[in-house]
Amino acid sequence: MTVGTGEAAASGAEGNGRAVGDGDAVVVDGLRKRFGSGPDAVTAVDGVSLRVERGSVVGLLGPNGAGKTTLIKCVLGMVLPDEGSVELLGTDVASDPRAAYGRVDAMLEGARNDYWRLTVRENLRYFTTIGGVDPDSVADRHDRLLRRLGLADRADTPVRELSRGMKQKVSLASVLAGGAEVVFLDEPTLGLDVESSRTLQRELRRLAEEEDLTVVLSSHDMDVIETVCDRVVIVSDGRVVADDTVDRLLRTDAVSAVRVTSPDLDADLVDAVGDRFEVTDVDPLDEGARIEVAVDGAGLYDLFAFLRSREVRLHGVRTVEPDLEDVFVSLTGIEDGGGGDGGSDSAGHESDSAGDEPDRGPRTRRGADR
Ligand SMILES: Nc1ncnc2c1ncn2[C@@H]1O[C@H](COP(=O)(O)OP(=O)(O)OP(=O)(O)O)[C@@H](O)[C@H]1O
Repeated sequence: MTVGTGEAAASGAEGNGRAVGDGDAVVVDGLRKRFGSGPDAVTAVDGVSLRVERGSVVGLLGPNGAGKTTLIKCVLGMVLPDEGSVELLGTDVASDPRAAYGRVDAMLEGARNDYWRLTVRENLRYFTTIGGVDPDSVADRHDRLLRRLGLADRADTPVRELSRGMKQKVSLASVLAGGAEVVFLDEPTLGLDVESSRTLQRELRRLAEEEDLTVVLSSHDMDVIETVCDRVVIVSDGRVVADDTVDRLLRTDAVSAVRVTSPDLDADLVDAVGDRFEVTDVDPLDEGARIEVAVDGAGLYDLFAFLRSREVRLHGVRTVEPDLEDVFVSLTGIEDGGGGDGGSDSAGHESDSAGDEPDRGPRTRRGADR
């Protein structure tokens, strides 16, 4: 098992408006990374500071190109930042990378974590060993992981014979196998079916709550983020535009909506409503329509006064609570959760099958690549 106490991180400092104690597993301060130079230069990470408490699950959310991957790679030392500092479990990565990364592991998007010729269990043992831990000493942990991730009956199957979703689960199990205290997971549920995704989310929550695992995960899947994360950091154009608990983010999104169903809502009336209020959705029915109108508290009275003045009969009225997607859109101005086409899903994983060399996180890295 990976062990270590880790010194208190930057005690006494303030970050993102909350008090900082010695419970921070990740402290990023003023991180900046620019690619290229001159007019074509891209500032991928533009002065990011954030803190991740030990034992918490933090989601990194942002549209395509927002800088999430570059940020994670800077934190992991795979990309050299131009400015800023990173502490992992109280150790500055620049001054003592070996100690800082010793208790950290990662699964990056598209990275091959596994030796496909080895069995599932052999992979877990292998990655535990290269993490400096005797695999026999954590055999129970491996059994538990295999059971909880639904891999127990495939434990002795070579990874190459597994389905894509199963391989993804093996990759995750490999990351979690050695007992790292902090893990970075880039799109961990991509390519998983609903049941496997839920299993994984449950396991991540359990590991955080019962074993104090710190998880930083990036995902375009708002449901995953909303379900599994304690905090959400939203990144846009290389900057942090929100950093708060899921609950508070949902509460602070000022705009909520009301959904009104009426047989009297014909096209003219819907236009008339739209002239005065922000109609966000129109669903024509056989008779009338169902419309969604973005209103705050006071606007609600105005809306109903208007509908009453037009003698609109109300067959249904429902308030629509904002979800994380709404918060995301209002902060970044980008629809569709920023997922785009989901470009690099774990199909990339599959196409790597020709080789058998894994591409791993900090533990197997041979230094920064840029
Ligand atoms: N090696 C590189 N050279 C030049 N530009 C890069 C490099 N890596 C990333 N960028 C640019 O930096 C910006 C941030 O990219 P990054 O991959 O970090 O975003 P992301 O939020 O992870 O996006 P996605 O959600 O699509 O994975 C983009 O404009 C990207 O084109």
